[in-house]
This record gives sequence, C-alpha cells and structure tokens, in this order.
Amino acid sequence: MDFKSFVLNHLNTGVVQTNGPEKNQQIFIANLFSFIGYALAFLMGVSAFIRQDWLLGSVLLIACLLFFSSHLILRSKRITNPYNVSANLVTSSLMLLMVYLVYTGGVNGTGPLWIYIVPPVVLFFGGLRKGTRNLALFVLVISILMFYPNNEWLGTSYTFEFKSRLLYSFLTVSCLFALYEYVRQNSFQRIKEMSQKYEKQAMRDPLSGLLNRRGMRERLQNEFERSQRYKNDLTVMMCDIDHFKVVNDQYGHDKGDDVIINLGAIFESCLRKNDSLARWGGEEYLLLLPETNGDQGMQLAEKLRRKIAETQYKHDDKTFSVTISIGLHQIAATDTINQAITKADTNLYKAKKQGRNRCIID
Ligand SMILES: Nc1nc2c(ncn2[C@@H]2O[C@H](COP(=O)(O)OP(=O)(O)OP(=O)(O)O)[C@@H](O)[C@H]2O)c(=O)[nH]1
Repeated sequence: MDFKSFVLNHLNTGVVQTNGPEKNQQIFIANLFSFIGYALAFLMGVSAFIRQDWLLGSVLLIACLLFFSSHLILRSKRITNPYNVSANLVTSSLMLLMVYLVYTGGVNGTGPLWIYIVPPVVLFFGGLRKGTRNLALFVLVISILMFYPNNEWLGTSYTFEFKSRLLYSFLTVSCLFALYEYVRQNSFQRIKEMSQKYEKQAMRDPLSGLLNRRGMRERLQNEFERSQRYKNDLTVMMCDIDHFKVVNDQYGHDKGDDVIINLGAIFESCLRKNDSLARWGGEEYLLLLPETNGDQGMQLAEKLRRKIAETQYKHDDKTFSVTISIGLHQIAATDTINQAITKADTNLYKAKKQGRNRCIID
C-alpha cells in the first residue's frame, strides 16, 4: 500500500455506502480533524518534553491519545452511533485542552492563541444549536478564569488589554463562524428539499400525477422481492383504453387528456393502500396488486372495467364514454418481472382481439 492510499484509507475510516454522502463527508472530516489534532498534539507534546516542560508535555500527549481514540471509535462496530461519540470526544478534548492553555498560558503566554480553532471545530461537529451552546459554555469558562480578580484563577498572568481583546476577537470569530454555519445549513436544507422534489418528479407522470415507468419499476422490484421471500400472492394488471385514437380525433387532444386523468382517479379510488398504479404508456396503465391472487385480481378488474364504462364525459352538447381492456397475470415463483409484465400484456392483447371491453387472465 503506497503512502497516498494509506492516508486515504485512514481518512475514510467509518465511511460506508449505507451512510449517505452527507454523513460520509462528516465522517471524512472528523477523521481529518482527529488526524490533525493528534499529529499536532503529539509534535507539540514531544517539543514540550524536549524543553523539559513535563506538565504541558503530558497534557498534550493525553490530548493526542484522546484525539486518536476519537478516530478509533469511528472504526468500532459495537458502538451504536460512533460518529456522535467520536464528535463529542473531539470537541470536549479540544475545549478542555484550550481551557488548560488559557489557564497556564502555554509557552511564554502564547497558549491562548490556539483558541481560535474552537469555533469551526465545535460548530462543525455540533451543528448550529449544540455548537453555539458549547461555544457559550467555553466563553463563560475562559472569561471566569481570565477575569477573576487579580488573575487568581490563572496559573499565569495576562494584561487586561490582552484578555479583553482575546475575548472580543474570539467572540467575533465565533459569530462569523456561526453565521457561516447558519447559511451553510440553510443552503444544504434547500438543496436537499429541491433534490427530493426533483427525485419525486422524475418518478411521476406530469399529466396524471401517477407513477411513471421509472417509479413503477422501483415498486415492482420491491414487491416482487417481497412476494418471493414471503411466498405472497402478487398480480399485475395491464389496462389499455379502447379506441382511444377515436376520442382524440372526435373530441380533441385536451378532452383525451381529461379522460386519461379521470381514469387514473377512478383506478385510484378502487385500489388499496398497498396497491400501485402507474401510467405505463400513452393510454396504458399498469397496476400492481400485492397479496392478491388471480381470482381476486379478476374481481377488481371487472369492477374497474364496469365503473369506467359507466362513466360519462361531456363535450359541448354531446356525451360519450370509454371502455378499457385488461390483461392480468398472477406472478409465479419462476417469473422474472419482465416475463410477468409480458404475460399480462399478452392477455391484454387477447382481450383486444376478442372484442375489447373485457378482462382476461391466464
Ligand atoms: N390525449 C392524449 N392522447 C394520447 C396520449 N398518449 C397517447 N395518446 C393517444 O392514444 C392513442 C392510442 O392509439 P392506438 O395505439 O391506435 O390505440 P387505440 O386507438 O386506443 O386502439 P386500441 O388500443 O386498439 O383499442 C393515440 O391516438 C395517441 O395519440 C396523451 O397523453 N394524451
């Protein structure tokens, strides 16, 4: 394994496809943060030991171990939500380390300069609400430590100007990061809603609002697998409007469209919640009936056929009605989805050949 793939492997610890892209990105960045955290803490800890600053060196090495543990947690299969546990560990270790640096002053009083790492990390891991809460807690703790009279709660001493400017600049940076996180969350939410909307639209037929072929394929796949696993009955029904060309020719395309929409509504009104209905082609509908055998499917088909034939449409001062032909097939264990649809289609063809306005099952 070369160095690049080693680093990428390391940073992708805990990334699995089932998480989805947003979560995986968070896990990747969590690994990156913990990697930077433990590498920096380790180097600074070693350098503190070389300077014979035993206490700072030990604290930094403990921080290094905590950051490394947050990475190990992401590998764990036993922890229920490894990302959350790891994120909590990174943020709390970082905040404690920074409180310690503010308290002691670090190397020559430069320790507090590291606290600007806190806002981006805390807001990234905690999100806007929890992140702001953690930041407020952090500000409260360091303010009490720094502004307690006579630097009594500090292991070092800072001038009032240094402390107040440190606090102001920290608050400014925190506000800017919180604003950025707010905008980022809002945009992310909007993009998510839009992509869900478009994903939904891509599954629907714009005229009738029913599922289109793509949407129905997904349902077919799911129901097909379910019926095979639990040995449940499953019936497909292919319906086609008879002589629909005549409707278009005599009453116009718009009226034809109305008929297509209305038929969809009639089908829907007769179906169960578990059934699926799609506009499969121009004037063709596909119905999928889980836990329904051929006889039960045939009863429903007859009901639909009669209801549709009885429905009257008005055009100017004329009324007309349409009929449908239906081909059914109860799916057998040996059928593939395509074979089942072809068999229903063959029965529909037979119904058309035998004079239309009828239902046929094999
Ligand atoms: N108004 C309208 N018509 C459509 C739509 N999609 C397909 N059609 C029409 O449906 C008609 C289908 O005609 P054919 O395939 O000859 O079948 P048919 O006239 O229904 O005759 P049979 O199926 O043999 O009973 C065509 O005239 C298409 O233009 C649509 O979205 N709106």
